[in-house]
Parts: sequence; structure tokens; C-alpha cells
Amino acid sequence: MAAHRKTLVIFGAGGDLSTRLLLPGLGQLLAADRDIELELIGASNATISTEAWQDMLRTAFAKGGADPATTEPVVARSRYLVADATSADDLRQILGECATPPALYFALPPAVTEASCRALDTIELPEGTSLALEKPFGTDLASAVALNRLVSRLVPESRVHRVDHFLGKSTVLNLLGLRFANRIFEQNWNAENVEKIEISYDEKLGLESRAGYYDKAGALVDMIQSHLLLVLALTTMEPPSTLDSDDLRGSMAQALRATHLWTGDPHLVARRARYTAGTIDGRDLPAYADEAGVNPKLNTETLAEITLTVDNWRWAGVPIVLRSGKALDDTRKDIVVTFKPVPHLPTGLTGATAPTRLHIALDPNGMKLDINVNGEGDPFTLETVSLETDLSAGQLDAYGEVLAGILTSDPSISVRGDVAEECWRIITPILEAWKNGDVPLDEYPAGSAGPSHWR
Ligand SMILES: O=C1O[C@H](COP(=O)(O)O)[C@@H](O)[C@H](O)[C@H]1O
Repeated sequence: MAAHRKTLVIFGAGGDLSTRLLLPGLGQLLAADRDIELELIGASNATISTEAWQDMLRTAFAKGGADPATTEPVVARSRYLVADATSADDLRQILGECATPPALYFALPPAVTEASCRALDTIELPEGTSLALEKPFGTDLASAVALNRLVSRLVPESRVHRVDHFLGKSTVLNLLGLRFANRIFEQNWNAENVEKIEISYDEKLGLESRAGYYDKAGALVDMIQSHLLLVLALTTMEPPSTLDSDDLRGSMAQALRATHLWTGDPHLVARRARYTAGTIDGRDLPAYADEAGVNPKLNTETLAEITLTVDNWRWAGVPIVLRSGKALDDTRKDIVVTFKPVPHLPTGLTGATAPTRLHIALDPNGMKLDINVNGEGDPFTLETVSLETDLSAGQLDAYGEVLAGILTSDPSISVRGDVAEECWRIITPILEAWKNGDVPLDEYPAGSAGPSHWR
């Protein structure tokens, strides 16, 4: 008998998230044979037949590269139910169809997910029910606290999977091996040796028809509040003794609890900008404010950069810069750790010395260590060389890994409730300062490196 038996119910089954990311990841997971016996139910308020849903599954699984021989049994058994995820009657009926513990995946807008959780609060849930909620988890600290309170009434914390697909990226998980399996790095991973840490996720992509969601989020909430703060947590946390969910998430939470704005003043340590019309790789992009569905009065930023400090013995005094933006000229997606200069360079060794730097690429996978060595020719003239390597990619894409956690009842790479709240707590002063309008919204042409005066 299979070790993990689950019924995965996907609400918002035919939607963009489900067909573009979730189902291809699920196909990979099924093909990877992680000992999961799965029943799959698609649900949404769109009227489609089970046959049409099964065809949708075949297409999405093929997109993820899964061998149809491994996925077809799940497809052939899968059903589609027309249902309103916010109706207690519909939810009761769906839960009644689950022969094994249900994992309810809300591939829905956050407000609908919340309404669905309220409806679930009025009915009895089968033993072993688990919930998977997409980001953003709440719209601010107060709403995240309220949502945590609501979901805690439904199922235990170990069965709440707050999804953040960055935690499923093999590039992000590589941090664990890199940091904790090499004395050379961990011994120097502290304020005594590190000058600064930068975590960047710059994209060439523009709004991509996502105004309905993005215009209310902006770069700060869309990327920094969730993904990049979790990357910060994995980069700065103390070594957990095991990768068990309590240990791993406990270490992450502890690092985030120590995280604050550098100098504490949101006006000085956070900046924002928005793209105007421009060209990226020969593609013309309209100004963000002219994109369909955008409300220019919301002053939504498409580029955000903030500086933080992790106030503990290990990191006090080390600035940590988080930055993410859209419609930029380059895709810089990495963690860069810049080490301090050596305390003394022997007299006689000359030449420009760049700092020792470790670059961990988040996409595509890779790692580069810049070090100073004796140069070619004159042996006493230094030069900087880079030791580079590709890092092995995981067997599964990020969503495949996320689903593996949900379907094997392992919450290690799900965001714990207190962690979600900490992420909101950290950016709250910035959100308030930006809402008050006393921080300028700079501009940059799409296809540039950002506002010229930022460089
Ligand atoms: O969650 C999100 O992430 C993507 C970037 O992640 P990737 O894995 O697709 O590179 C970002 O484009 C999107 O705006 C954001 O909502």
C-alpha cells in the first residue's frame, strides 16, 4: 500500500495558476513516484465536463514533461465538480466525495479563499483535512493575524500549507547544503566577516495582464514581503539541528523576528519606482500606468528596494538589501554575499583587489566565488578570478516540490503562521510611509536598469 493517501481538491481548477504552474508541477510529482496514492478533484464555478477537465490535465501534465504512463491512472480517475468554493453546501458535498484525507488547494484570489475558509468554519471537516493557501496571505499584518486565527480553528498548524513557491525552488533549497555542509562558508557567515548581503530578483517581465492582482500588491508585497524575506531567513538563520519542520521553520522564524528596517526610518531605507514606456528585447512595453486595468491613482510601484538589519550577535551591523522589480533590462536573480577586506595585505602585494564575493544564482541555478589570487605575469600583482559552477537542479519544479510537501503531510517548506505575520510586520512601516505619499515614486523606462539616480 502507498505510504501517503490523499484526495487533492483544487479550487479554481481551470484558472491560470492551476493550469500554468500547479498541474505541470503535479504531473512531475506523479512521475517522480514519491509514494503518493492520489485522487484528484477539480472544482470551480465554471461549467465544464469531467472529460474536458481530464483533457486539461493531460495537456498540463505534458507541459511539465511527465510521462503519460505515470499520470494517466490519476487522470482517468479524476473528476470535475462545478462548485462555489464559498458555499458551505458545495464544500460539504465535495468533502463527502473524498475517500481519503482531503488536501484543499485554494488556487483562488485571497478574498475568495478567505470566504471559503469562513464557510469551512461552519461545517465538520473530515479527519486529516489539510489546507493549501496561496500568497498573499492577508493584505497586511492585521488581516494576516485574523486569517491565521480563522485557519487555526479549522485544522492544526501542521496541516496548514501557506504556499510560497520560492521555498520549493531547488536554487533556494541549495542554501541549506551550501551553508551547512561546508565549514569554509559557515565559519565566515557573520558580521565579523561579511560586509553586506544583497538579495535581488529583477525581471524583464512586465505586468503580463495581472493588473487585477498586481495593482493592489506592487513589488514590495508581491516579491519582497513574501519570497525575498523567506530567502533572507534561509540566508541568515542559525543552523537548524534537523530539517524537521519545527527545527527548520523555528530557525527561519527566529531570524525574521530579529529583522528590522536598517536605521528604522522607512523614508531613508526604502525606495520605490514605476516603469514608463520602453523596449525590452525588441518588445515595446506601454507605461505601467497605461496598462489595462491599472488604476494610476493607486501609485503602485513596480520596483522596490529596501535595506534591513538582522539584529542579533551574528548579523548586527550588516546591511541586507532586498530588491525586486519588473520590466528591467536584465534579469539579476541572486544572493550576493560581499566579504570584508582582509585586515592586512602584505606590503609588496599590489593591484586592485575586489572584495571576496559569493554569488548564489536563484535563476538559473549557479554559484560563483570571486577571489583574489596572484596575477598572471608579475606574481605579486593581484587579480580577481571567479570560481564558477552550475548547481544541480532539483528533480521537481518549485510547484512540484510544494505539492510534494502537501501530499506527504510535511509542512517544512510551507510558511508557518508566525513567519507570515513577521514578514508583514517587517514591511509595515514602509507600507505606511508609502501610503502617506511622502516617499517619492520614481520612474524608470521599461528596459532600463531602474531610475538613473539609484545607481
Ligand atoms: O510569485 C511571483 O513570482 C514570480 C517570480 O517567480 P518565478 O518563479 O516565476 O521566477 C513573479 O513574476 C510574480 O510577479 C510573483 O507574483
